Amino acid sequence: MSTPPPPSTLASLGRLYRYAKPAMPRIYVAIVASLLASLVALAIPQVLQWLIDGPLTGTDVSLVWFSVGLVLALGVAEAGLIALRRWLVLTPGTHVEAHMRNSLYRQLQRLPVAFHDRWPSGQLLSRAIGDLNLIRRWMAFGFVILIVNSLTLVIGFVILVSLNWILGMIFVVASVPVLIYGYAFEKRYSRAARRGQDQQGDLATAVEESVHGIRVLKAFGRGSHALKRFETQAEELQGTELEKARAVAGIWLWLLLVPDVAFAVALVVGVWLAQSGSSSVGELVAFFATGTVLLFPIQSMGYFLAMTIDAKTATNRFFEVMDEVNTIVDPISPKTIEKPQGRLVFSDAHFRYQDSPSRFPDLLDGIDLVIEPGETMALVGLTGSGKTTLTALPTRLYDVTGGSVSLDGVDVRDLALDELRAHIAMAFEDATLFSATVRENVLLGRPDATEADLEEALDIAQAQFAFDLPNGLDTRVGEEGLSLSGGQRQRLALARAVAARPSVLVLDDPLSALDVTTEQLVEAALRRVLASTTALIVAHRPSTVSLADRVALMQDGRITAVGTHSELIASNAHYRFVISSLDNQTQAQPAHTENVS
Ligand SMILES: Nc1ncnc2c1ncn2[C@@H]1O[C@H](COP(=O)(O)OP(=O)(O)OP(=O)(O)O)[C@@H](O)[C@H]1O
Repeated sequence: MSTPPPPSTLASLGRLYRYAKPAMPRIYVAIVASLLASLVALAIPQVLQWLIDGPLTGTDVSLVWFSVGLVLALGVAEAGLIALRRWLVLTPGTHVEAHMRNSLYRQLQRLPVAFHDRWPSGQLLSRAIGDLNLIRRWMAFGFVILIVNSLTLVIGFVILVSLNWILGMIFVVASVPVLIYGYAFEKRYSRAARRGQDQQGDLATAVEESVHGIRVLKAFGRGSHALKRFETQAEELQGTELEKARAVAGIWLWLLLVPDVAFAVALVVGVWLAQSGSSSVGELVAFFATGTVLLFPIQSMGYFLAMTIDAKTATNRFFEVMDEVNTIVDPISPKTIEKPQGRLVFSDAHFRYQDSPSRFPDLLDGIDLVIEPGETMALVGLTGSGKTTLTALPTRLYDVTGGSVSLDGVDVRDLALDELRAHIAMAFEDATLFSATVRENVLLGRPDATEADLEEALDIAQAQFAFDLPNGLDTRVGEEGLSLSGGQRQRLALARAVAARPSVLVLDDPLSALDVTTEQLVEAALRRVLASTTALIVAHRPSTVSLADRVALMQDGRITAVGTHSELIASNAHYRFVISSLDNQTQAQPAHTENVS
């Protein structure tokens, strides 16, 4: 499949209008103010011409004073209009930036896990921070000046030609090579700008990864290796930035050189015209004074073009995320479960990851499994057999690619996502806590729960340690707060799932960091308090398996056996093999477990 050509600069930046709309009135007024300032600046040479060819040749001094006063008034008006433009553009860019950033964040929350599997976090971070910053600066400054400069140049060129068409044409002809160079510059700079912004994203990913993995890097003494890799990436970015700077320097050179050459040629021709009597001195002064007014718009064009291309690239990168189609959405006419029982059924469920090569069979290749209300089902299989993937299907973190998963007889795709995720709660092995208090973390799925519900959930998860933290349940934990042990984090994550009061609890090995005694306490409490809750638990330890009502064995993408632990031990050789390998793992990992505190 051929990739479509990248959108033009105008088409890309035009897409910002949706976000910039509320700010546009201020920006339009800023453009008008700025344009008036340019017109005022262009009017000053006209006054000078009138002064030189008129009052200065006569005897009426009052007219000379009048024109001096007029030039002064025009200068003050120009300064006032520029100040007005600056004031007008001060805030709209920040509003647009905030609006876009909120929309991006909302979109990131909406997009399915499959999207986040593909996108490195640094690329998203650089879009949310760096790219939006570029867009804000362009909206507030680059956009206004680019338009005003372009209009000033057109008006200025018309004035130059009308003042003296021969001299004017020298400038018009001189602008042709600049336009050609400008076209080539746009192509060259666009490529480098895109590469640079992508490299910034890669660099952000590298920083994020190494900060997250700082313990591993230190423990293995790989800090210097990570630094070398980082330096290589940083050098690549530096190379791209230098390429951009060289491109800007190239166009800048042309924009400085060509007007100067045009000035020199026009000066020679102008003097000749004045000598031959076909041009007045006032006309020549007005011509060159107008040319001088146009110097800033010409020479700054390279800078504003570069800024515009940076903003275009940033806009494209922003919309790459915003244009992602969310495949996991609410159905058009959602069904509802009136009386949740918690009967979870997988019917010939298939699943394969998007990037899975087509020569491989589906990872989940026809899962048939029924978990009855109130039942605790353990899921067992060799590592990499797809247990975690299976647990992601009921809550639609991923959608089945064939077959179905249903809850109380309703296909999970027919339920509104909010309702579905209120019925089914999850806890993962990798317990994520947010930078918030213990209370906020535990009540994430049910903010309106009572204090008694909260305490009960902490009790079930054997997370009583939370009461002894410096500020009790109001202690901030997570990245910006108190560091907790792996086992403590897992127990808070489990409490979070329990506090949600779901009808189905899906636990992806959330007790792996606990010692067997604590695990037994947790499971006993779960059984006692949540007797009516269906549970699907990925088991990596024989102790977890023995506590389940029944066990499902995963093999080659299917459930090949379901029964009690003792039934399967007696009848299934693969099950015995898996359990013995779990046994070996458990014995090899006691140091990772944590005792109840
Ligand atoms: N996001 C993903 N994208 C692509 N492939 C994935 C993704 N997550 C897992 N896989 C692959 O799917 C297979 C099953 O992974 P999964 O985590 O479901 O296995 P598991 O049985 O839970 O393993 P373990 O017991 O080691 O936790 C693995 O081969 C893994 O590489």
